Amino acid sequence: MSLLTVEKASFGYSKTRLVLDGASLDISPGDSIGLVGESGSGKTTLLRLLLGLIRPSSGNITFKGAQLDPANAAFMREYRRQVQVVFQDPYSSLDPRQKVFAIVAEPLRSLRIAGDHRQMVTDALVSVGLDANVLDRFPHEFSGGQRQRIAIARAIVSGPSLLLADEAVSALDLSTRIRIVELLKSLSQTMTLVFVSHDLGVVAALCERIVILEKGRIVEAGPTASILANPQHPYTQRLLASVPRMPA
Ligand SMILES: Nc1ncnc2c1ncn2[C@@H]1O[C@H](COP(=O)(O)OP(=O)(O)OP(=O)(O)O)[C@@H](O)[C@H]1O
Repeated sequence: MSLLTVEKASFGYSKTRLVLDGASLDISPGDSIGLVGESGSGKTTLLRLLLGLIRPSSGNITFKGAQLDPANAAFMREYRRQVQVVFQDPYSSLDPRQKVFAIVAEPLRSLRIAGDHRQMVTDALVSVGLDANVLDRFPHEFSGGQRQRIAIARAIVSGPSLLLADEAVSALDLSTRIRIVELLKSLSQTMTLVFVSHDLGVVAALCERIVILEKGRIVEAGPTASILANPQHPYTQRLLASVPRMPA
């Protein structure tokens, strides 16, 4: 069964312009999907629909066969446990006044998840490559890459089945970016990943499937290898041509 299905979803911030126009997407357990498009193509808006932060003006979103219903508090609590997100900026996404333990434990508290929170937070930190002894430190004591690891630990502490990442490596320098991509790749072995990016190169390294968004429409989707080898849509061909080649 599909994990998350988007059927012909449309959305506009105003009545006169659709930002998403009939987008359909089928996410199966174990998928790693890269959602690619230029700035303004609607990637973040699609992600906000997936998070239940906005509702489609037409179309349908279902999670494990049940309709995504932001008004249903019990459904949304379980949904938030199962579907977590990592944002772009590791500097603004962590509360500077909170220590690492409080930051990473936040979903456990707000979703009222039972268990030994200290142990669960420690496990999450270790699985993103951080030492358990960072619990009592503040975000400003960490580098950008380490902060993004803390944000990823917070996203996985509730044991989600789906991890959404919105430009999660774009704000990092190149070598840190490579290490965080490697971390996300290893996490994608055990959870489903939707990775939103304008960077086709990063997506190619990380995702098995690519979905290309242009002006709110999905113009091409398929396995990464075949899209890269044989892009069908002119927009995909242009995106591919604009990926910088690594020097020999
Ligand atoms: N809150 C908002 N109110 C009005 N228009 C918005 C809002 N958020 C986004 N838009 C518009 O919707 C369109 C799609 O934006 P969106 O952020 O989804 O694109 P994106 O592909 O994620 O872009 P980027 O890569 O720059 O983040 C853009 O034209 C944007 O200006």
